[in-house]
Amino acid sequence: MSSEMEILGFWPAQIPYQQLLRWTNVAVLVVFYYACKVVYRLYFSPLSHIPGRKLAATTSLYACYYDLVRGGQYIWEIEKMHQKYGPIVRITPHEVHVNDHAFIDTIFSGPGHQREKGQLTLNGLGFSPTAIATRSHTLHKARRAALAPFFSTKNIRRLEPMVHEVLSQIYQRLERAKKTGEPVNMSMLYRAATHDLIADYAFGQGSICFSREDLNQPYFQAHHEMVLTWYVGCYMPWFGWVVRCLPVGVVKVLVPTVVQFIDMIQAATERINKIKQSQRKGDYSSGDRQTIFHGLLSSSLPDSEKASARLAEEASVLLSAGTDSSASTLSAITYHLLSTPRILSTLKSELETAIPDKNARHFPSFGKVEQLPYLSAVIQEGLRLYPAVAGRQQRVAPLEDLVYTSPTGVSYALPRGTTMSMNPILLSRKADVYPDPGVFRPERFLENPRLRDKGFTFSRGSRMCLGMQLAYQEMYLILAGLVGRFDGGEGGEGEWLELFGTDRSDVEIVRDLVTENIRDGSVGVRVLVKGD
Ligand code: HEM
Repeated sequence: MSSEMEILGFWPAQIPYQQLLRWTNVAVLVVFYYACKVVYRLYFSPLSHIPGRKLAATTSLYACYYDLVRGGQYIWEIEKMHQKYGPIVRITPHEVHVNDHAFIDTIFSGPGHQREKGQLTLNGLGFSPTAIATRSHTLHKARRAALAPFFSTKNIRRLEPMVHEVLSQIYQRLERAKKTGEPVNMSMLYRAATHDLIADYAFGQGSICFSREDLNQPYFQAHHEMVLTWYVGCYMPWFGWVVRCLPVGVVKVLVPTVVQFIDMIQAATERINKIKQSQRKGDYSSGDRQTIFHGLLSSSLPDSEKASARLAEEASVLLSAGTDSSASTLSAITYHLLSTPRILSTLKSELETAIPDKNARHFPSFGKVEQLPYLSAVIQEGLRLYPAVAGRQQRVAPLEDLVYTSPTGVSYALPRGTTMSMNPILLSRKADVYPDPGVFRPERFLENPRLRDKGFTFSRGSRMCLGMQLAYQEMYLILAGLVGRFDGGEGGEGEWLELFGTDRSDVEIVRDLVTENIRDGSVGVRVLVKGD
């Protein structure tokens, strides 16, 4: 072999090839390669001037340990780094984390600035052909533009009767529970309500969860278990790719929790194919209500973007993004209302003054309740302390070199291509912006109305939450309805809700795992319905 190599001129004759291939030599080469990498990352990388822990700057395994092995704990390590090193820290060899409200709009900027998502997030989203998982700025813009009209303020306002419908379903479940004296899981009710709303809006499917006795609990359980594997996809992107390549039958056996999603994607594909068929026949009034997918199919998107498989994945994003998000913030706010009589009674008085007719308070109008200052402050405080999407949000500016200047006047260059991130939880805990940050105190938004502009819960810029208006409408109407409907109290008239087996640990964010951020083992916020 070596002589052949020599003849071919691949290898100098004086070094025996077999000797070089000895494992010790290979090991030395590997160690040398990694040593060079470490030296480069620490001293020569364009990010070497950013403060932070040396180990985090040396290897992504540091982040992986906290994220994957310790289950979404890197957020607290990042918090410690900020306490030690200041508002900008290097958290992996390629990623810089900034904890400063003043820099939000530079990283998460809008029109005129190209912004892509970071690799870790794209890995976690499994490279699906959906707007949320699109790296390219231009393709994301086209995909988002096709969805955006359905989430405009004007179109979301039209959904008010649908929100009232789910509200009446919530009342029915609560009334039934009152008769039996059983506790009600409000977190489940909120999930069912938000899921039915977005599923009906997207597909015209009516009530999926409320029509079932178990409120579709197995689907939510499967969703919960899927989200728990988020960091597996982030740090081992090949895993998702392998799963995608396997036949559906095999996946169902290997990963049983995925069955619910495969079935959901298949049902969505069938539904989209049906809409396509009726549109091909020129039947635009087949009795079906016009839904998001009717609109997408008759939009100006190219045909490749209208493939049923792609649209079915877009549907699954809408269903996931539109369900656990608003539902978890609603649960947390419900806990604080029921555990803090002062806040609940202030809200009740505000509602009674604004809507004197008791029956009208059961199904309030959005136009009326969105104007209420105290209700708005309660919702803002809920969004601040319990940002439903708790993951650190990453952006890359592919064409712009940015500069971050700290409050003490030190400037840090962030060359194009750097992954930059911020986390809504860490921003919302900054005591200089929100004194006593851990306390649920809606009044802070009344004392300082400009505080609302600091919010980062829905992200910002060209990739911010598309469903924000829908989320607000759900939260305003459901909270106002419940407080208006269950307005009684001990020693008085009417009915009221009382916490059952629930404490703050059932709403507290203890990890950064996208939407699954509450302690393991919590079943959510439960209540008893009391009164005459
Ligand atoms: C309290 C409720 C909600 C919160 C806190 C929230 C938060 C967020 C955040 C932070 C993002 C950006 C993610 C990123 O940059 O990686 C996002 C994106 C998104 N959200 Fe929401 N969301 C909420 C409710 C909803 C609802 C009700 C919908 C309705 C379907 C929705 C649909 C979406 C979509 C489609 C995107 C992707 C936008 C894009 O990539 O252009 N969200 N959301």
